[in-house]
Amino acid sequence: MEQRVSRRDTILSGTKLTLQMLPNSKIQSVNVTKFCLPTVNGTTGESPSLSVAERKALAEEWCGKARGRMDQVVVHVGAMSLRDSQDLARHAAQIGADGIAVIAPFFFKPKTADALRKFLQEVASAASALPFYYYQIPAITVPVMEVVEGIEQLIPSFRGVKFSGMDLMDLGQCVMHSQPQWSILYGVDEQLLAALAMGANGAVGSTFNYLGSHVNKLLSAFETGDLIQARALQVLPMRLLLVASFDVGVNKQLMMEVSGLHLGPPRLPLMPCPLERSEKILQKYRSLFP
Ligand SMILES: CC(=O)N[C@@H]([C@@H](O)[C@H](O)[C@H](O)CO)[C@@H](O)CC(=O)C(=O)O
Repeated sequence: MEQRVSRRDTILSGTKLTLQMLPNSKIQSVNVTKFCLPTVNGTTGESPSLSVAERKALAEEWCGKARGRMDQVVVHVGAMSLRDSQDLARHAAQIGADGIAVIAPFFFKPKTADALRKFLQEVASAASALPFYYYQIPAITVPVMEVVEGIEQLIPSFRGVKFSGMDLMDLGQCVMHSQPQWSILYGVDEQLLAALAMGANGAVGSTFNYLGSHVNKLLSAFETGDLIQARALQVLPMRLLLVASFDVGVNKQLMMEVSGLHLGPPRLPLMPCPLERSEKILQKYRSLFP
């Protein structure tokens, strides 16, 4: 079954859209509360941008609004504190989320894969009935292979990885070790096509907040083996990102452009995109995606 989520649905709560293709279906789901997490040195993770109470309220809103309209809502429950993560995981289960995703704490970083696996296990056990996704950003955590090898023995609900590295060899190794019931979701939007060729079966990314429909076309072109079309579709986000790069202020500008809704500025310490820059980016966006 193929389910489309309208742009408006994606934008309403200002969260991130996750595109996920499972083996027999194309699924769009929403990765709740992730978009609210700020960018740290170019990577995104958990921070006090939203309080735990706000994250819960947002997750509730998404789970309620998505019912009957989207196939899945996966709630991101990563936090600096294990207790907060467990609390968010329990809450996600209570409100009927379809899965949880977790990024490793990145201030007191786990020093070894073993420590990280123990952390993930503790979070997963707070919502053991929910599919569990590990959110990997290589810049802030340990090598993905060391984390996922044999992980289903520790976390029976483990169902995949969101992999945000540019290294396709690492991705390939992750795919090699993945189980049939796992999803390997790629997170560098500008080279998604390469990741699909390496065996990724879905994606999570910031640009899907405003390029969701476009990227669905790319996924379809890849699925039907039309590489020429897929390449042509991949080039457009690449062109946009040459001027836009990742920035929550910029993302908000583009989401406002697509939705017509006023989404407000990002929270400190993040800053809004300066006017001149946002004008330039919007112009580029309009010319690439008329
Ligand atoms: C480092 C980073 O921000 N990566 C993004 C990408 O979507 C990225 O913004 C995009 O590929 C543009 O570079 C996502 O993988 C991660 C992300 O947006 C998130 O976790 O919120």
